Amino acid sequence: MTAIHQADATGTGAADPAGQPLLEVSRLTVDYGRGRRRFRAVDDVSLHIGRGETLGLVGESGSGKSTIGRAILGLVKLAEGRIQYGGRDLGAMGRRERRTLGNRLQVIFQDPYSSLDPTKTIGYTLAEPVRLHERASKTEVRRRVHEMLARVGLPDSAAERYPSQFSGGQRQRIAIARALMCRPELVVCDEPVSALDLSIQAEVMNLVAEMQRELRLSVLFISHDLSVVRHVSDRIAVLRRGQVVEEGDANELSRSPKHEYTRELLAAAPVPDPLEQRRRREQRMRAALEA
Ligand SMILES: Nc1ncnc2c1ncn2[C@@H]1O[C@H](COP(=O)(O)OP(=O)(O)OP(=O)(O)O)[C@@H](O)[C@H]1O
Repeated sequence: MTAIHQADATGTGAADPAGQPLLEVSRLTVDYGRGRRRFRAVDDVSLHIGRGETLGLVGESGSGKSTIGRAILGLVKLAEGRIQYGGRDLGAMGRRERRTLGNRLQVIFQDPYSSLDPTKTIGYTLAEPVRLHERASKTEVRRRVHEMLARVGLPDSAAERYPSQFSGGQRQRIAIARALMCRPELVVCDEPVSALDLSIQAEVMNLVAEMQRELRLSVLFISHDLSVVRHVSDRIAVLRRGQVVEEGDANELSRSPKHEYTRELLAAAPVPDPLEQRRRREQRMRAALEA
């Protein structure tokens, strides 16, 4: 594996030299629907992420985790509150400034099957963000594609192949590689391992943690599974019905949770993902047929 360029993040702690977190979400409120059908998905949520810091956002399905991620990416309208990135209000940014921000802010989704274009080679998919956002020569783009493939543990030959030729875990490695191609500062990971087999989850988690450390990335790590989140996070915020019920240092919160809901999340046995459930079902059926 080769070394890769550092993101432009320059701070050395949770806040930049001016004492400001990289991302600051203040009193965020998001509604879906209108009038009597209005539904408050996120209710008065405040969070911050420092440079090089990972914030875990955990809560059960429907608690509003993805909506917060989408709000940070500028994909949903805020009913109230504001989101500041590097001290700049996202809502006040013009289109051009937002587009530039696009390089610095990346997302990795749950489903590596649908997040990669099946008609494009992996080389094309990885090169695309660099071609769109930077003026790099063909040779430079190719060099960076191969450097990144090596970094996520894939061979050079992967560049000529298509998504269907890879396993779920490999595809998530490719999605991570693509997100990192433009050397972002902040990566929103929205349930990045939930669609993967349990045995592969740890591998991908380790890769995310390694990238985070090496590139000094800031990460918002979204998951319904507290046992997953606690391993990669510096701090954790627990979300319930659109509100943060507890927030704090990851170790401390896992060791002595203050809120009853956090205790419930900790006590809940990790629910196997659907693929794993299907595999186990098939195994049981095969065993029954063979008996
Ligand atoms: N586009 C939408 N229109 C209407 N309601 C929505 C929309 N997107 C999400 N919701 C609702 O908002 C609430 C929060 O959804 P969100 O996806 O943010 O939760 P989540 O914690 O990420 O859950 P999951 O882990 O299941 O994705 C849910 O009740 C959901 O049904």
